[in-house]
Amino acid sequence: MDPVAGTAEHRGPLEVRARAPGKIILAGEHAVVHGSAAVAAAIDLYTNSSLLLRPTGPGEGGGAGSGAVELDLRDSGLTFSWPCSRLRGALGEEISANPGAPAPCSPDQLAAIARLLQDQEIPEAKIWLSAGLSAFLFLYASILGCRPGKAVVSSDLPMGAGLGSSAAFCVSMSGALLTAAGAVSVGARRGAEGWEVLEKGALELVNQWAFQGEKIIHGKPSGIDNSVSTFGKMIKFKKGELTNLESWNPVKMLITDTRVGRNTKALVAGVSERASRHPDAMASVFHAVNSISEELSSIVELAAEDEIAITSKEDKLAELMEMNQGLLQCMGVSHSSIETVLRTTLKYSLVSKLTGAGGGGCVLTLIPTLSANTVLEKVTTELESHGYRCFKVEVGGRGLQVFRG
Ligand SMILES: Nc1ncnc2c1ncn2[C@@H]1O[C@H](COP(=O)(O)OP(=O)(O)OP(=O)(O)O)[C@@H](O)[C@H]1O
Ligand SMILES: C[C@@](O)(CCO)CC(=O)[O-]
Ligand SMILES: [Mg+2]
Repeated sequence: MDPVAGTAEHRGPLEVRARAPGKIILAGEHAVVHGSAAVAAAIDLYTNSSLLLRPTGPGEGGGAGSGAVELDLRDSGLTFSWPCSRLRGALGEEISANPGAPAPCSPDQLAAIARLLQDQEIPEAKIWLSAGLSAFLFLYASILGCRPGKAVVSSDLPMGAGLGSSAAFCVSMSGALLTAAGAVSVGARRGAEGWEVLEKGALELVNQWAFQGEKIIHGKPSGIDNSVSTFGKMIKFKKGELTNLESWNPVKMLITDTRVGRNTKALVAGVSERASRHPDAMASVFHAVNSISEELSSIVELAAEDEIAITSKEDKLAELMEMNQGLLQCMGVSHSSIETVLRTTLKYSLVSKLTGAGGGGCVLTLIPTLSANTVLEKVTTELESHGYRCFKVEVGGRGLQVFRG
């Protein structure tokens, strides 16, 4: 593996932090994998990745052959460490650092990474972390090569619950690694608390690497989750093309986490299998979802200026969400816990749909602008009495930001 230009000779330790948001999908999940449009928005729950690189200059004792690559997953309470010599032995032939040229993880590289995971004791109950660990090792070796460093990850997002935890992990890690590698430069904007936004080309590079990481975790991602996590705001996404949506009125959503664990890779594969069993029927379903996403994205952009216009706009959004949920049921990705949330919110005349891959995980409920606070309180109390967890989020905020210490 080659040392990375731009960071090879830094004298003191280099610390970089990056944070990337989770997301909600308002319409179009699963169908987007099959070419339909979908609408997604960033939310104000973040995954933070920090990266500390030890000096590598002559006499600093941290050369590329010594030390270790460490990963501390704060939320899981697990730490992992790979001696650089071991990484070099396992991956040396397979991966060379080339931060400017995102490339997919090949089957041979994945097999080499799987051997490196066998060195680690991952508790059986947390075996699902292996996919995230594989993505980490691939991104680290591909961007920085085998040089010592320590990454620490913590997140506000429930993992594997439909809010894009895998994408936020890949985007924040790629952002931190590429910034540390000197492969991206920041734009002029420095926000509150020293967070900086990368310039557009840099964000595109991060997004492409994050997509490679998502492929390891998801199998066949559409790219919507990493794109909205990288660029933020509200977007329409179709066949890899992203369009920013200007949402004129705030969209208020309640999120309910059913706490039913599921795995996006398996759900996406399940929909594809159904599509190969019933190609015509499923093509019609995907086509209908495309129309829903297109209509929803144009409604979001309408400026509603009085109460009647706001109510009419929100009624249309609610109806489209309801129709989308019906089609997600057709795809086989709903779940009894999701149906319970739908029934519960309907008692309060509120409309909901699953968000993300479904099969459990999170449900979105549209909160009309003019609805009374007491309704929100009552529905939340009833949902929580089922053991679900509710939270309100800000929709359409910032994407990736970095902080250089
Ligand atoms: N903070 C994290 N640390 C380590 N691994 C993570 C982290 N966040 C996500 N992952 C990896 O991503 C996997 C969850 O991804 P998955 O795509 O199944 O769910 P999601 O991204 O939360 O939901 P969706 O894709 O429906 O939005 C975890 O099993 C883990 O491997
Ligand atoms: C289910 C899916 O459509 C969204 C997951 O958040 C998968 C994808 O688009 O990659
Ligand atoms: Mg995911």
